[in-house]
Amino acid sequence: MTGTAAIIGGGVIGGGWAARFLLNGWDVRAFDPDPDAERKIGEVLGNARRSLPGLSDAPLPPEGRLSFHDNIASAVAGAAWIQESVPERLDLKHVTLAAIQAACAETAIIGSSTSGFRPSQLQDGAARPGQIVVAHPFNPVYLLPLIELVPTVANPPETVDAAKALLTSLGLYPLHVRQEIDAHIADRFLEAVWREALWLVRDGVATTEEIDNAIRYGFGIRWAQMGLFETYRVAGGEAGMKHFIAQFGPCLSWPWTKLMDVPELTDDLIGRIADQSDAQSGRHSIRDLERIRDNNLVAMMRALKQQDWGAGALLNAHDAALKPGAGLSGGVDKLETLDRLVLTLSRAVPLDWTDYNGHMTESRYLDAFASATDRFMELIGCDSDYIADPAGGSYFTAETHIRHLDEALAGTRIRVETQLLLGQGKKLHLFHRMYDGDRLLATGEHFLLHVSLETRRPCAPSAAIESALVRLSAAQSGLPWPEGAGAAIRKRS
Ligand SMILES: NC(=O)C1=CN([C@@H]2O[C@H](COP(=O)(O)OP(=O)(O)OC[C@H]3O[C@@H](n4cnc5c(N)ncnc54)[C@H](O)[C@@H]3O)[C@@H](O)[C@H]2O)C=CC1
Ligand SMILES: C[N+](C)(C)CC(=O)CC(=O)[O-]
Repeated sequence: MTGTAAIIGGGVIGGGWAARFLLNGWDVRAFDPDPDAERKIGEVLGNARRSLPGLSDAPLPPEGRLSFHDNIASAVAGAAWIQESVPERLDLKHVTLAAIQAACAETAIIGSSTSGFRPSQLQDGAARPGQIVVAHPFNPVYLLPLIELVPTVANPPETVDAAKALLTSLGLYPLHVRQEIDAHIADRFLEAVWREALWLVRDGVATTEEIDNAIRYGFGIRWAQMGLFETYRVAGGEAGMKHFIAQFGPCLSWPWTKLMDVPELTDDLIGRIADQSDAQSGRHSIRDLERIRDNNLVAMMRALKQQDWGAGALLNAHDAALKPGAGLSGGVDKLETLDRLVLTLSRAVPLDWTDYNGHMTESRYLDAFASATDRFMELIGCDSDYIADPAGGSYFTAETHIRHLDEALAGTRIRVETQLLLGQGKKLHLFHRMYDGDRLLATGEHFLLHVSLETRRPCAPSAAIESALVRLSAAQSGLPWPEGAGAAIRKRS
C-alpha cells in the first residue's frame, strides 16, 4: 500500500514519520515553520536510509518523493494520512488540527503523535472528530515498530480498521489501546521508571550512568525480547506465576518504591542530571549517539528475526507481506520467464553487515552470494521439499572465488544476477554479479556438487532438475563468458 502522507511538524518525531513513509514508497508533503526543518528532516532521513532498508530481507518499494510546503492547507492536499507532530501543547494541537481539517479530504485519517493527551481531548471542538486518532510512535519512528493507536467512540470502526491496515503496511505494529487514558500504555511505564530514576539521582543513590548500566546490562535486554509478564512467568519457575506473585508481591509496597511521588525538579536536581549525563555521554555528539543507537537497534532486531520472536517475528511477517518480494524468493526471477541472467537477490545492505572500514564487510559478500545460490537452487527445483525428501539431495559448495570491485555502504540496495556456466550431471558452476544500479560491486564464482544427503556422496540430481538446467543453459547460451571467471589470485609483478 502506498499513497501520499502529510507531515505537520517535522522535528524529531515528524522527521521519523516522514522517513518511515518515504522509505515505504509513500510521497510525503511536509509543513513546519522552522526555517531549519528541511535540513533537520534531511538528517533524520539520512539516518533512516542507512538503517531501515537493510532491516528487511526483502526489497522495500522505491523511495517516495518529499516536498516542503508553506502552509498546512497546501501540505495536506491529496493526503490519505496526515500525521500531526507539533509540540506537546493542547492549545497548539487544537489550532493545528482545525487548520488540517479545514483543508484535508474528509476521507483522510489524521493521526496525532501526542505522548500524553487523550484522543477525546484532541477531538474536542473538532469539525469531524471521527477523523482524528492518536497514533503515538516511539523514537526512532523509522526503526521501532510500536504505534499506540488510540481511538474513541467517535471514530467509526472502519476508520480504526483502515488505520491499522495502513500502519501495518508500513512495517509498524499498531497496538490498539481500547480504553483511552492519559499517556496511553507505554508512556505510563516510561514515566514510572523515569520517576524512580529521578529519585535515585536526587537521593544520591546512583548516577545517570549507573542507572543506565542497571538497565542495559540486565533487565533491559530481557524486556526487549519477552516483555514483563512473560519474563516473570519464567522467573516463577515451575511453580508458576501465582508463586512468583506470592514471593515478590510484598516488595511492591513502600519503602521499596516511590513510584507515586514526583520529585521536585529543582535547579539543583536538573543541574546534577545534566552534569552526570555530560560526564557519561558528552564525548559523543547527538548525531553520533543516534547512529550508535540505530546500529544497536538494527543488530538486535535482526538477531530477533533469526529467532522469529517478538519484534523479529513481526519484521519477518512484514518481509513476507512485501509485494513483490516475500523473503528469499520474492522480487526475483522465476525460471519460466528466463532468457537472460537470473535475478537471484535484491535487498539493501543491513547496518550489521558493515565493519570498521565503514562498508560491507567481506564475509557478507559470501552471505549475499550464498543467498543468491540458494535462490538459484530453488529455481531449478532444488527447494526445501526436494532437500527434505529422502530420495532427494542437495548441492554442496566445493569452491568459491569472490572479487571485491567496489564499496557498498549500509542501506545500499544491492542485486545479484546469476549466470549458469555449467549445469551438467552432478556439477553446477555459477557466476554471480553483485550490482548497485549499474555499478558492479563484486563477483562470486561458485562450483557446487549435487550430493545425496543419505550417503553424503556426489550423485546426479533428479530428472526435473537436470531438465531445468538444460532449459536454462539453452536460454543463456548466447551470453559471453564473464570477465573474471576462472581466474584465481595471480602473482602480481
Ligand atoms: N521526542 C519524543 O521522544 C517523542 C515525542 N512524541 C510526541 O511528538 C510530538 C512532537 O514532539 P517532538 O518531535 O519531540 O518535538 P520537536 O520539538 O522535535 O518538533 C516539533 C516540531 O514542530 C514544529 N512546529 C511548531 N509549531 C508548529 C506548527 N504550528 N505547525 C507545524 N509545525 C510546528 C517545530 O518547528 C518543530 O520542528 C509531541 O506531541 C510529542 O509528545 C511522541 C513520541 C516520542
Ligand atoms: C518522553 N516521551 C514521553 C516523549 C517519550 C515517548 O513519547 C515515547 C518514546 O519514544 O520514548
